[in-house]
Amino acid sequence: MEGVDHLAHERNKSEFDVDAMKIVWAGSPHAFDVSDRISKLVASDPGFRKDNRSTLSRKELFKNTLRKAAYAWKTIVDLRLSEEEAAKLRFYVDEPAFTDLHWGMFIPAIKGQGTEEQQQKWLPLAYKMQIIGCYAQTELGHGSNVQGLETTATFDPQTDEFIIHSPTLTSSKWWPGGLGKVATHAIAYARLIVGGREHGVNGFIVQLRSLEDHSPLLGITVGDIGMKFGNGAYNTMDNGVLRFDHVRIPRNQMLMRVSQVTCEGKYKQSDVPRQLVYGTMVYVRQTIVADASCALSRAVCIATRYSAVRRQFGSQNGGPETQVIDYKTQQSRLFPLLASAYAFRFIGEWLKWLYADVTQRLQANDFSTLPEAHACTAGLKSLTTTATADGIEECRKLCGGHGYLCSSGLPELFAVYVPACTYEGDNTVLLLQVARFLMKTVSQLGSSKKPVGTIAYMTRVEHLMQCRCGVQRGFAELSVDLVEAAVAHCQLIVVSKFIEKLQQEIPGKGVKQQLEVLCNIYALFLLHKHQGDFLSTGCITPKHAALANDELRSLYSQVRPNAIALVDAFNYTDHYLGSILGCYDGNVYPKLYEAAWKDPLNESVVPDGYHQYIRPLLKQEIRTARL
Ligand SMILES: CCCCCCC/C=C/C(=O)SCCNC(=O)CCNC(=O)[C@H](O)C(C)(C)COP(=O)(O)OP(=O)(O)OC[C@H]1O[C@@H](n2cnc3c(N)ncnc32)[C@H](O)[C@@H]1OP(=O)(O)O
Ligand SMILES: Cc1cc2nc3c(=O)[nH]c(=O)nc-3n(C[C@H](O)[C@H](O)[C@H](O)COP(=O)(O)OP(=O)(O)OC[C@H]3O[C@@H](n4cnc5c(N)ncnc54)[C@H](O)[C@@H]3O)c2cc1C
Repeated sequence: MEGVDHLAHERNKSEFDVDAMKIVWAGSPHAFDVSDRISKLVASDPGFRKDNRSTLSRKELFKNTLRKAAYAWKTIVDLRLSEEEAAKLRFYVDEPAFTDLHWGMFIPAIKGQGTEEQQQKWLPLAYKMQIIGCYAQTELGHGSNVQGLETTATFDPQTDEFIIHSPTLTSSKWWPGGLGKVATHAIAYARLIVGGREHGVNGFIVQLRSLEDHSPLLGITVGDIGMKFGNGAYNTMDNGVLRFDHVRIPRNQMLMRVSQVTCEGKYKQSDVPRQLVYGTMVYVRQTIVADASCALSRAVCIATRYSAVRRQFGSQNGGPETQVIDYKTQQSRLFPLLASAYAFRFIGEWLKWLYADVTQRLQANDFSTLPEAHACTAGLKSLTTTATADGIEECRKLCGGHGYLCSSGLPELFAVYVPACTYEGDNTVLLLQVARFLMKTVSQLGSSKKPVGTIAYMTRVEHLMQCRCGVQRGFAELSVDLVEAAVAHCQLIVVSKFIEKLQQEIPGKGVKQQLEVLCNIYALFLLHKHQGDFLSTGCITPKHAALANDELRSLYSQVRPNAIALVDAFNYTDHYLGSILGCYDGNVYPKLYEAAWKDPLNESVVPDGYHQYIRPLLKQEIRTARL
């Protein structure tokens, strides 16, 4: 029945203060207030409905996304929302759109790689959305290998301009979000050529479309690259293709914080590492880690609530069947994901601090922590997105057949999320960067340069490396093992930061205790998953492994009565979850049944096509081949 909380009995089992946990999850009382207020604002506004997406064609879907993005912007302006509130509103609208790249990459690129003068010129236009930007780096022929990009930017001293050109088919820009149909400007990455000499890849602000009638400017060929994985999903986004035919831009539209070209045609490299040109990617990678905790927690919330609602087998004397959440197999698949959601939340908080710290140091030309920041953002982006994509799929399976319905919210969540393992850096390529960083650290062991920060533990491997440092096979030859070492390094960081979080003051009855249980589940689940490595290296004995398994089972029993409260602490509205299986009141079956009849296929009792195709079959009007 509507209005009845079918999960009340579960909520009454909670052993901790859920409202206090909501603050921990949000990050602060202020953050919780903003999140709670904006999520309810979006959920209550019919202009942001999203339950019809799976029935729209690509063009209808895209136009609906434009409508929502414009409506969101109007809401932000009318309500005079702050930047923080506006970002939260775009988050809860929950629809991949050109605005993600405008706010999430185009503006950060200008802030990170533009000079003060360039920021003063372009940021006001971007903040007021008088221009709409995208981040055009990847090409048809190159994405991972940025130094392999082919687009050229040739300086013309006669006219004090750069000529942006796509010399080959493979140099076509390919994938940039928002590029296909909407962006008026791009940060285009191209090989800088001055006086016949190449100076590597730099970013350039290029106008693509007229601000009068949106038509592509002279020399610009631009369009959408076509349908992507899944039906609705990322097809709300216009990932585009772009070719330049000798497009001229003023010299002051090269982003010049890292490198400069003077009007005399002199190239100057600031005394900053050239990799700062990659700074936007580092920034986005750290935001993707926080996004992972959101996506995983959403899937876990759905699967946990449904696992408490679903009953299957185990009826005693005609009594109710067993809740599937009480099966140890269900718990062993679900609770490590619940623990991971919390673990990724806290590592995301720490990574945000690390990024802010390295940014502040850069302003003082202190580049000492840049390598660690690159390794951490790359490695943790890889680790958390892989685990989250796999976790969303596992949550779908945890919901049985109904998990495969669009109305469960899980297929769409999976389809929208999985490209995170690829964009902003293919996950394997990024782990190889971490491996390179680790090997460089090892090569410096024994020198005066002592490892600090997230690699401080490596001093303990020094004796091992000294006896084996003579055996140097090629990085490429050992890359598979090195990638595994990179994953282990990142897992150690996640566990360490979870433990550090627990050393902070955490208010609320039972809250810290619950987080300690989740931290132990996260760590012991990893130990169980990789016990082969731990045993083969002598780090643990078989007895330790057995004890870990026993402790895991005990920890699952401790989480069980708190599971629903732990996902309630995410404070997601039913609108944001977009899932009948995950609805707050647990009233699943009536909602599933009601939703089925709303499918367009049920608009007629006899389906279109019956008379043309089915009736002739049934009436044997089609000459059947000799059976
Ligand atoms: C909120 C927004 C929503 C997001 C929606 C999704 C939108 C998606 C957007 C995109 O996908 S944008 C395009 C993303 N593309 C990539 O991520 C490309 C990945 N490739 C690279 O980053 C680089 O090509 C590479 C793999 C890092 C290799 O770069 P390069 O060949 O130039 O360097 P190396 O020779 O490997 O290393 C040299 C040296 O530089 C260090 N380094 C590399 N990158 C960085 C960095 N970002 N920051 C700092 N340092 C870096 C590297 O560690 C080496 O150092 P040493 O070992 O020499 O000390
Ligand atoms: C949904 C989506 C949105 C995107 N949005 C944008 C955007 O807004 N702007 C933008 O510029 N780009 C964007 N991209 C492009 C994205 O950044 C690239 O696809 C990504 O960086 C991966 O590069 P790639 O496609 O060249 O993969 P590849 O590098 O071709 O990967 C193919 C395989 O090769 C392997 N591989 C590659 N190099 C090595 C190596 N050295 N050693 C071992 N294995 C290797 C990879 O691990 C992978 O298994 C987007 C992509 C997607 C899917």
